[in-house]
Amino acid sequence: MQASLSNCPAPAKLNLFLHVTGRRADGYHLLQTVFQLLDRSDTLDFSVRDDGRIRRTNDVPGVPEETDLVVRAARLLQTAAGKPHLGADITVHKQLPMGGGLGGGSSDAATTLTVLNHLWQTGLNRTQLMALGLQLGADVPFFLFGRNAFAEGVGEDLIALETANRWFVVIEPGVSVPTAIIFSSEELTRDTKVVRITDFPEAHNLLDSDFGKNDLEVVAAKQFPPVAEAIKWLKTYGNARMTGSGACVFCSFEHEHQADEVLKQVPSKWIAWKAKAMQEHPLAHLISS
Ligand SMILES: C[C@](O)(CO)[C@H](O)COP(=O)(O)OP(=O)(O)OC[C@H]1O[C@@H](n2ccc(N)nc2=O)[C@H](O)[C@@H]1O
Ligand SMILES: Nc1ncnc2c1ncn2[C@@H]1O[C@H](COP(=O)(O)OP(=O)(O)OP(=O)(O)O)[C@@H](O)[C@H]1O
Repeated sequence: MQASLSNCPAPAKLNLFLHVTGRRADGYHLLQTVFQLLDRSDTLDFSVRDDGRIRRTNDVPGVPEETDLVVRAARLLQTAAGKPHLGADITVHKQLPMGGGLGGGSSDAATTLTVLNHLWQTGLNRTQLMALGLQLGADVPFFLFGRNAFAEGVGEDLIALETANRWFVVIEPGVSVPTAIIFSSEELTRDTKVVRITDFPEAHNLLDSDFGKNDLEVVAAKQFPPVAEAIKWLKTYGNARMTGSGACVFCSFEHEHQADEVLKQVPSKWIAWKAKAMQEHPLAHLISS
């Protein structure tokens, strides 16, 4: 058995649009969204243990070990796969901001399920891992799906989409937005008209069109003024939007040098970076269909 795997990527996602179309009886919201993978990632190291213990070996500020989605993902897999004697030491190198709408924690969890499923030789397939992932968070199934996608339900009904190979400028406005606070706002509209995949421009043209919006944006921008400020600033360069429940905002460009030009202008109070669209999750090959 292979005992360890290092530098495993957990990429960020963007929501190119995000419509809230209803609410389920359990309070979770029905969404329609297009998920886009980015080539900017957290990275994780895994080392198999034979005593059944699951440990995070480093400190992650603001995330106690027992609540880390990485540790919870490993425990869930250990139980679901019936491998109580197998454990892991996991190191999490965070690069993605927390509460950023980039799905960092969800992506870390998906990478953990993928890599430990491989190292422990549990033999669960993609569908089984996605069902486990959904227990950890609404964004986790997408990262296990492995391709850019149109998503419905709470994010678990996925249809693969080929998106444009764009460059993105992403601004971190310096606040952490708790997802639950935005979804529970009285001001959130929950009745955006349901669309069919054939109703919106072909995915590679989506970013050049006015189609879609992020219904969570107006709520997050009102409650977190730095989000509103970053959107306003980035809108001078193109069709800027917020991703997920915020806080990060993004704008797309056809050429890398255009992204570089915008980055040079970003006020120093914000962290900003560029990333390229990815079509496939870098670990997709580790999971069998
Ligand atoms: C905003 C998105 O990032 C868009 O991709 C996701 O919908 C959020 O996914 P996530 O961070 O994995 O969220 P979860 O950890 O599952 O949910 C956090 C909280 O947000 C609310 N929530 C989340 C997803 C959803 N479809 N409806 C909700 O109402 C619930 O109160 C939930 O307790
Ligand atoms: N490994 C992890 N990395 C980041 N956050 C984690 C992790 N494990 C648990 N969390 C908790 O989850 C919260 C949300 O983190 P995350 O970075 O996933 O937010 P997000 O990017 O807004 O996600 P989303 O787009 O899915 O709403 C954090 O504030 C933290 O308390």
